[in-house]
Order: sequence, then C-alpha cells, then structure tokens
Amino acid sequence: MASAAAVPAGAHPPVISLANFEERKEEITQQLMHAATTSGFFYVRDHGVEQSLIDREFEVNSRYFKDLPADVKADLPQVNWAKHELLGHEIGNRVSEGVVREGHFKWWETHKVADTAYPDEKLLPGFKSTTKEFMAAMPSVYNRILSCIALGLGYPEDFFKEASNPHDPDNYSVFVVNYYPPTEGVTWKPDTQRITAHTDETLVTLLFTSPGSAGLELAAGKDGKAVDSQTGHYQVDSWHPCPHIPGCITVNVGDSLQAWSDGILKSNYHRVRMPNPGEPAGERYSMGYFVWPRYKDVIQGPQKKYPGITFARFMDVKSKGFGYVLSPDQEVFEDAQNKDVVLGMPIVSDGIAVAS
Ligand SMILES: O=C(O)CCC(=O)C(=O)O
Ligand SMILES: [Fe+2]
Repeated sequence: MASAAAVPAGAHPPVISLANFEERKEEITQQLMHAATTSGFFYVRDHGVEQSLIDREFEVNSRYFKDLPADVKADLPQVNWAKHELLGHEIGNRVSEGVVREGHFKWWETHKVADTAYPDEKLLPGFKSTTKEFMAAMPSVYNRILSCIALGLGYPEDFFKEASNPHDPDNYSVFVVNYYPPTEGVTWKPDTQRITAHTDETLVTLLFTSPGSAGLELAAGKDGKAVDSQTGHYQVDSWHPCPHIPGCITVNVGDSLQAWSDGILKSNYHRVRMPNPGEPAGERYSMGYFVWPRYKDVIQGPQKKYPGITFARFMDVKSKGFGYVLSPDQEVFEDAQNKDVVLGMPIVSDGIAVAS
C-alpha cells in the first residue's frame, strides 16, 4: 500500500491553525506534514482571507450561475478538458432531468486571454473585480502551506515558490467555481455523483465550500497500482466525509506534489456525492483554487520514484481520461502515454495562451 490508514471512521481530516505563522512555523510544519502524508487532506483556519471577501465571492458566483441567461453562458469560452482549454463555462455531469454540476474557470491576468472568461460587466456587475480580488488573496495562503511542506520534505523553504508563481507566463493555475443545483424532484442512477471520484493535478488545492454543504468525501489509502490503466477504474474501500467547517479552507495535496515528494505526500481520491435520502437537497457551491506548477517543471523527486516528465506532459496524459495515471509504475504511465493521440498543450507566446 502506498499510504497509511488516514482518517478514522466518522472523523474529518485535521484542522490546522495558521495563526502566528512565523513563530509557529515548526509546529505548523509538523501538523501539515502529518496530514499531507496520511489523508492528504486537512483544513486550515486563521488563514487571513477575510470572511466578507469569501462571502462576496460566493454571492457574485451565485448571480453568475442563477441570473445569467443560458445563452450568455453559452457564448463564453467553453471548458474542454480533452483539448486542455480550461477557461470559461463548463457544463459538467448531467442526469436525465438536467445538470448536476456547472462550473466557471478562470486563469490569472498574466494570460490576457483570461479576460474572455468573464461575462460583460453590465450583465454581472462586480463579478470580475470581486473574483480578481479573491484570487489575489490566495497566494498568501498557499505560499505559507507550500513553504512548510518544502521544509518538511527537507527542501529549501522557497522550493515551490517560483513554480507556483501565477504571474509566470508558464503558470496556468486555475480558479474554478462549482455550482451543484438543488436535487429536489430529481432522480438519478445509483452511481451518479455530483463530481465523480478523481485526484487533483495540483501541488495543492484550496477549496472553499458553501455553509452547510455536505457531500465531499475522500478515500484514503489509494495505491496507484489499484488503477486499471485501460479503464481508469479504481478500487476504493471506504469514503470519509469532508464536511464544511465554518471559517476553514479545505486543502488537499495534488498529483504534482505527490510526484515531487517521491510519493511521501498523498494525492487522494475525492468526490462529491449526491445527497442521501433525508439530507438537505438544496444547492451547493464550492470554489477551488488549483495551485499548479509551471508547464515546464519536471515533477520528479530526488528518489526518481515517478517518471521524469514535465507538468505539461503529465496533464496531457491525465486529460486523456485515464484518471489516476501518476503511477510509480513506469509501465502503467507509458501504457497510458502511448494510448492515443497526444493532445496539444497550450503554448505561451507573448503572455497569450494559444492552442498548439
Ligand atoms: O465541490 C467540492 O467540494 C469539491 C470539488 C472538487 O473536488 C474539484 O473541483 O476538483
Ligand atoms: Fe477535486
């Protein structure tokens, strides 16, 4: 098994305070490393992002999903994972009665094209400015987390700083808001999920959930070899709840950090399930800030446990739909890599992302 037992039944991942960060860095590092090497999930509180800013960002997104006419959303760039175009609107999972999840994706201003993801200011006053203010508050949170993780791994404190700098033209860190419409009166097949089980491709993901929202679950103890490289299907023994905790940001380790740490840190499966009978069937929102390395960064640790590939190459293979292909087993990776056409990655030219 690649990871130790992580979250006891019924418990949620640990809550870690970032208060007095400079004085408590060593203690915080120990707490973060414990969580990141077991469940791969933890919560941070005293993180410094104003609650009023979080509330305002939820509010403008509620207007985006519920007030903006469907034809306006359809005119925005449409997210296409297969082509790796992660900007604009996405209609995710559907059931026969309708949409289970919609999303809105944006990059930083560094990529001038990112502005096309935003609807007209007249239609959605304050959406762009609030979102940019919100995104600008993220680096102070993840820089502290990544500096502790770097120290915990024995790397220099600023090891991940350049790779995760969103102003670098080769960094496409993405901010995604998910809207899960109410499920009253909707029927669905037993295996339907609001978001199906996946790992994130990130270094780390910062996730803000709407108050009272349930359904996010993580599967601890995944092993890359349990994945069938043909189907991408995985084996999961049990799911653990990852509930909304007021004032906290949910943080999870992603594939890039798992690779860069030689598998010491765990990028675990998670999903958002449909409400169970008797649970609130209202709408749910989540806002995920996905901290990526640069496309050119080779996401390999000193032990070379994972293939020495760039993040761009990894995303290329992952977006073919193989699910978890970041396997320490070189053969599994190569098999996935050779499976079909290699998709073009966006390349950077004068700060503008263009499909190659
Ligand atoms: O909605 C959530 O709570 C989780 C979303 C998620 O896992 C994702 O967007 O990658
Ligand atoms: Fe995720």
